Amino acid sequence: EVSITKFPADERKIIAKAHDKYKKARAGIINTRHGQIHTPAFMPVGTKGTVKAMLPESVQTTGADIILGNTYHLMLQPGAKRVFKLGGLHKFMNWSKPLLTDSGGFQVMSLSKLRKITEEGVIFNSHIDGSKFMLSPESSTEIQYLLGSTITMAFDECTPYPSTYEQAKSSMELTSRWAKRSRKAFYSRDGYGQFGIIQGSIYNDLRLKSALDLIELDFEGYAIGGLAVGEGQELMFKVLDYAPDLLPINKPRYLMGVGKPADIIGAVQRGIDMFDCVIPTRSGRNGQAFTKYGVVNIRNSKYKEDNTPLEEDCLCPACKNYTKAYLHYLVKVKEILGAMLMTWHNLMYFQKLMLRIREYIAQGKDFDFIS
Ligand SMILES: CNc1nc2c(CCNC[C@]34C[C@H]5C[C@H](C[C@H](C5)C3)C4)c3nc(N)[nH]c(=O)c3cc2[nH]1
Ligand SMILES: [Zn+2]
Repeated sequence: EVSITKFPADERKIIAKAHDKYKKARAGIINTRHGQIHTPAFMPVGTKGTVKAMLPESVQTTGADIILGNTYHLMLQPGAKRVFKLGGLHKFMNWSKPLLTDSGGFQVMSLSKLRKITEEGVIFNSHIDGSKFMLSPESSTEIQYLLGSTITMAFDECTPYPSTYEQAKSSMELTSRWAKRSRKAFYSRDGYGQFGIIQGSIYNDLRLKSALDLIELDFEGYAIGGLAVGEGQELMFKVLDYAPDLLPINKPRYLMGVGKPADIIGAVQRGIDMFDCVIPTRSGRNGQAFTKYGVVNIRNSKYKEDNTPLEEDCLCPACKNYTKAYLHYLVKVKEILGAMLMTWHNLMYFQKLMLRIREYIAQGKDFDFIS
């Protein structure tokens, strides 16, 4: 029985020192029923059964091995049972590769106004028509099964930041009880997996307890939750200096909701394998393009007569066939093609970043400067 105590100060120093920049980075392959995932992997986000402004075949050309589906939206509309009857989310959205669905709790907290958290689960009113719903470890796991997710996330509570030690402790303990119920409700099949999500905010002994509770449930992979919730990069890295090491080294580690290129690089250096973030798609639609020269705000008037591509060596349609002047115009006049081309470029940029990170790790090279 491991007695949980706070890491003594000198041990914290040891953990900090032991975190040697590149030792923890790892490149690998996750084999699933719907194909392989090369890690470190970036997972584009598909909110309502589509990666916004992209055809699934276009998402595939960017190099993405896996995308995110969304339990919360799909359970409200068109409903998980209907998607199941129609052949599941893979068929519904014509995406045959791996799909990961979040468990919905994070979204309920950020989207629906009226909600109540009980031991049973979260009771909330649909933000669409106000009708009453309950998300629980059992219902979330069943919904993800009906959607046909390749990777199902345990139903957790994302502890807000900042939280006191007591708040973080009780929230983490609720997540541990919900993880147990999620694991019990999971219908395990070959090539499908369920990931536990550890919480504990910025408190290392709570992170350790959360990890121990979830390791007992023998999930196929583990996510680090409760980060990228406003704590800032420095505090996030401080948690990542030790949290990944609390998880089984031979299982995938997924940092939820992260992030910008620099966040991804720092997290890979600390042992993270999987990422999801709305930034490349959402900011693309808002006119921000990620390039090797930095972020280009294409709406800026300085691009209105710029006859050069976003990046001369990028193979995406936006860079191969169009100029910044044209993208500037399309985004200004809110033409749908503007959102499409900017999104396509950003997804390509993020996948190229992951490809280069994987190559550098495989060659044992440092990859600090990429971003
Ligand atoms: C941004 N920072 C952040 N995100 C987080 C998420 C959601 C991950 N993205 C999935 C998601 C969330 C929304 C937006 C899209 C589609 C769908 C609904 C699924 C991505 C999280 N999800 C869960 N279950 N638990 C967390 O602690 C957590 C922490 C996060 N910190
Ligand atoms: Zn491009």
